[in-house]
Amino acid sequence: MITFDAVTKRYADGTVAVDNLSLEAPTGEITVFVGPSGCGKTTSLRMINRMIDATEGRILLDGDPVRDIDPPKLRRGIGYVIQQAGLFPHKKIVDNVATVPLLLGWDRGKARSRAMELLERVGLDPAMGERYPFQLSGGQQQRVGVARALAADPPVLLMDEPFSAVDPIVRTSLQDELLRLQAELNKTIVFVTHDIDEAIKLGDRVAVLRVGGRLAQLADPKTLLSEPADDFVREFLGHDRGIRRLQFVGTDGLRLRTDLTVPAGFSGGSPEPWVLAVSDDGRPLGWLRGDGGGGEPEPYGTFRPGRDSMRSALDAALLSPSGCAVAVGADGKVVGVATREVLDAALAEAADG
Ligand SMILES: Nc1ncnc2c1ncn2[C@@H]1O[C@H](COP(=O)(O)OP(=O)(O)OP(=O)(O)O)[C@@H](O)[C@H]1O
Repeated sequence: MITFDAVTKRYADGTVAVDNLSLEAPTGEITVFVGPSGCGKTTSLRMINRMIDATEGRILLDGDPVRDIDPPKLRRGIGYVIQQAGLFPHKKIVDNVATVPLLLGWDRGKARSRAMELLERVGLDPAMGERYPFQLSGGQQQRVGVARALAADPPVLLMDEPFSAVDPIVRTSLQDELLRLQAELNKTIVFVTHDIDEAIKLGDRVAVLRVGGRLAQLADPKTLLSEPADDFVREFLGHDRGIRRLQFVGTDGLRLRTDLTVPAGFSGGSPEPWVLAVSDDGRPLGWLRGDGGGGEPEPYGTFRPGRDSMRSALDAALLSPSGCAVAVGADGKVVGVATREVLDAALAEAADG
């Protein structure tokens, strides 16, 4: 666990970058520092591994003040990932990843095989180990940055805007990869971002900082979205806070109708305004008018009940003219339909809760 105990950082010119910050980043969890530019996120992060020393207060690592730990020793137990990866340009990828193990005195063979294993773990072809950083895309370089930080298996990872410099699609896959890795590795991660969506996706706990380095709120993402502490947090969360909150509302309790499906050749005769055409093997084909009018099946959206959130279910409903969301199983086959009425009732309940 990392503890900030009344930590203040005042730079030489008098700038107060962090002001009386107290919080805990629990072991095995991802704690995200988020806030507008200049609110002291990077300063806070760098005080953990003593790249910057606090002016007042204490930072404790599992109860020990970091101030009492020799910086090189401290940093051996702390992986550090920065924006644009910060790889050594003249070193091959494998040697970049093996940097810390080699510093720790591992023999070269062991350090290299650990590096290869890690490249695979972060989703890269180990053959890339023989390339130089400039021969990799930005997203691949970021993966190498994560592999390098994990090389000596440190219990703590500090990540400073690690995915900010890549395009949104690569960024999403890097975030997914981090969550997958974290499920296996259970590191204590402190992650800095200015992107509230990234904070909500990745954080077990999210610390929202305001300029001047003051903690505005520390909460799990769901609480943050439903109970922002003040106007600053509310504004920072943005206008679609209500919609985003739905990603924490489950769909397992949704009542599904199973009487709205029809075979592919359906030609009318249902009292329902819309029915769902389903293939012989149970897959959705599209919505048809119940009276048989209209022609080709209309678009549909699907969700997996129990696994996907209400946000996905609502998205699925909005994609189709029927206003209903098609529930499918892991095999893609239709298990039922969540009608607009059912979704409305669930939304009303979510709004109350
Ligand atoms: N070496 C320094 N000397 C003086 N002031 C500094 C120094 N480093 C940072 N600051 C100031 O401290 C404040 C916090 O900076 P910091 O980099 O921690 O913020 P940040 O939240 O990480 O910002 P960003 O999202 O823009 O990277 C800012 O006002 C910054 O200008």
